[in-house]
Amino acid sequence: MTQPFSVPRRLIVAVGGNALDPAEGRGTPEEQKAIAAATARAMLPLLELDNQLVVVHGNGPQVGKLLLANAAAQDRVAPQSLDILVAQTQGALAYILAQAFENALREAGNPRHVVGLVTQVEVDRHDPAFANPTKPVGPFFSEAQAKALAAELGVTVREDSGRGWRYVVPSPKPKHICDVSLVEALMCGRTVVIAGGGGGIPVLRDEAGRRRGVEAVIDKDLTAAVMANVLGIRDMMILTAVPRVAIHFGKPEQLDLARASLSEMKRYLAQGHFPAGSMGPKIEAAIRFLETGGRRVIITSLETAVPALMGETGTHIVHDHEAEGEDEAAADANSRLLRTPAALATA
Ligand SMILES: Nc1ncnc2c1ncn2[C@@H]1O[C@H](COP(=O)(O)OP(=O)(O)O)[C@@H](O)[C@H]1O
Ligand SMILES: NC(=O)OP(=O)(O)O
Repeated sequence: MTQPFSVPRRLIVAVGGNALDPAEGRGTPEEQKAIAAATARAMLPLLELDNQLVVVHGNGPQVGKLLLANAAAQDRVAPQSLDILVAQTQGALAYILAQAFENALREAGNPRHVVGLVTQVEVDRHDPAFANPTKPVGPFFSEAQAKALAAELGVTVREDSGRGWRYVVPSPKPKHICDVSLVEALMCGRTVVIAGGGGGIPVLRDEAGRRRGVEAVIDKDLTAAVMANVLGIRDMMILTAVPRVAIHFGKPEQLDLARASLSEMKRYLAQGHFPAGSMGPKIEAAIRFLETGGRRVIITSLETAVPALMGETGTHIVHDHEAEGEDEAAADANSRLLRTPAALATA
């Protein structure tokens, strides 16, 4: 049987770096602040819930621009390592988002503290990702532009989900979120916590237990999944640029998924429906989250976050036993039917 939708007491929301970067324009301070304000407006109903909320944001476009700026200015200013650039985006985006969230909450007459944490995330030094860069960052280029930049700057470039060419950097899996107990403490005090931004600053531990930064960008959806499991958060939302995950994405036979079981998603992933560097890590994060204690993952766009939480849209990924009781009408949801809470109540 389909369960009625309920607002979770604890929620983790992952927001894509692309959702924080203006599609048009160069990402001026004004543009970034305007998009953060729009993000805050879209998320306000979530922020206003009397719940415990953690927000993990991406940084792909922003950290890639910093890489480009570093390369362009290297004769005049010492280029910084990628771990430091990730830390810079973490601080900058947490500042912009926290301010936008606080302003939106205050305007709504519901002030609430918002804090951004500098979060280090441990990765495995032997992670094969170090030898195979897959994480797209920075602006989109034409193939010719990208290849010229690759030759000039010695970076790796790759086509990204039919949207253009981008830099790619290593993206090792998150193993351990440092100081996660601070997230717990702040969250319990009803502070909205922005943590693990940009997937966290990637660090290794040496034999003596000392941490040191490493050049990579961790996928923030995977970081959110690990963080949620450690914190006992059972509901995760992944907000990106599309209202639903699809199979045969971008092809005439594209089919948007309204509800899918864990097994179905694993099968679709194995069949290659979700590219590495875009939808792939989101589905991997959803699988990891559900297999290690999570209950439900909703993948949708920023604009549809609240209707998706109410079950009206989004792709809802649940355990097989939850999906099993669904009748054919529910399965039919995957062929365009939008299921409203009223429809669910009678399902
Ligand atoms: N199977 C799929 N279903 C939906 N979107 C997909 C799929 N495969 C690739 N995409 C693309 O992946 C994008 C999400 O990845 P990305 O932009 O990297 O995420 P983020 O919002 O975290 O920055 C979507 O906006 C869409 O363009
Ligand atoms: N770090 C990260 O996953 O960023 P995006 O969400 O921008 O890809």
